[in-house]
Amino acid sequence: MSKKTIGIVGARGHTGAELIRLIANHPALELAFVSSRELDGQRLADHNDTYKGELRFTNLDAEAVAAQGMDVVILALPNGKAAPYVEAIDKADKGTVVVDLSADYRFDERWFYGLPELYRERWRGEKRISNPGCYATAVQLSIAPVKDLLAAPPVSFGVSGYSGAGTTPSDRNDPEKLRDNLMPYSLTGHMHEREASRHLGVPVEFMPHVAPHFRGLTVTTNLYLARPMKRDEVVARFRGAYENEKLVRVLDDAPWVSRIANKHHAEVGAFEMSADGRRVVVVATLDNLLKGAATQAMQNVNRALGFDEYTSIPV
Ligand SMILES: NC(=O)C1=CN([C@@H]2O[C@H](COP(=O)(O)OP(=O)(O)OC[C@H]3O[C@@H](n4cnc5c(N)ncnc54)[C@H](OP(=O)(O)O)[C@@H]3O)[C@@H](O)[C@H]2O)C=CC1
Ligand SMILES: CC(=O)N[C@@H](CCC(=O)OP(=O)(O)O)C(=O)O
Repeated sequence: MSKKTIGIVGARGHTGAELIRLIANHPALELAFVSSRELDGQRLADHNDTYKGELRFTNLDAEAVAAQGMDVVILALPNGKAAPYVEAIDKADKGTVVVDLSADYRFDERWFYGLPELYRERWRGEKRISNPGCYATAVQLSIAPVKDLLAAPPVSFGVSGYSGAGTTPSDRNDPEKLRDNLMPYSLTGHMHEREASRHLGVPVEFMPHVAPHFRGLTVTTNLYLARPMKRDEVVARFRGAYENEKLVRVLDDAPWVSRIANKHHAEVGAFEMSADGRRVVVVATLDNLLKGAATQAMQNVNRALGFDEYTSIPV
């Protein structure tokens, strides 16, 4: 069987590097281009420990990307940069599947929002797939199994490693400013608050922070319940929802972020109840670069091409 071709725009970045590792281990995908302005001309194998071939980074503009006629293009660019690439690929009309890792199309009705564990049944063969945000993935996985039981908007407290802030220098990825620190930001109206609220259909309140570790995030969510519940009943909801999911593990204890770095799945646990049974606290962890980005994109690519959803993903 001939391999499907795939190219990455924004391949120098944190999520690009993880995608390259996943694609390098994929039996049916050929990595055909990796685009970066800064690394133009350099050998990919010198920058990525998994990739073994001779491919070099190239600096492709939107028209050049579209002209490649790829089976799949992954956009791993900062927010606000995807549109010219999408327009050029639309115009070229070569049947290319586009998976966008940024937030640019997560509110666009024409795009499929690719959080497979919650929404895979909604996919109608769309070739435009927006990949969910990292926190938004953890928040939705923490709420979805009980969203019909809520008495009030869930409140989520998030703490991410600083790789979540990408490579463009800012306070949020400056190890000096983060040392011995926890940095709150966007405490109301964060993009992922709107994103999770929109796709879950429940208003969510979200308060993000960034911490000195590199990768992995924790989201702790407070849920008020419309009727008193027993812990076993709540846990059964989560176990039932995720029992067939290879990339979501339900734990009895609260998951630790130190255990999720470099892992492809998400963990959901704690389920600590208030004495009156009307409040439960759920804790979720995932690696923001994997289940929060590259692994989820790989699930979406596999599904769009008709492969097993978990091909090349260590489960
Ligand atoms: N980091 C994370 O945990 C997560 C990130 N995301 C999203 O994924 C996307 C990529 O994130 P991440 O990998 O962290 O980002 P990085 O900052 O690490 O990488 C961004 C990439 O885009 C390229 N780039 C930057 N500006 C431009 C531009 N104007 N035109 C063309 N290329 C450009 C950069 O390479 P060069 O400058 O060499 O061209 C680089 O390859 C973002 O939209 C982010 O929001 C989603 C979930 C989690
Ligand atoms: C620590 C940090 O800064 N994290 C990023 C989230 C990364 C992510 O998932 O981003 P997108 O929604 O932009 O794809 C942020 O809060 O904007």
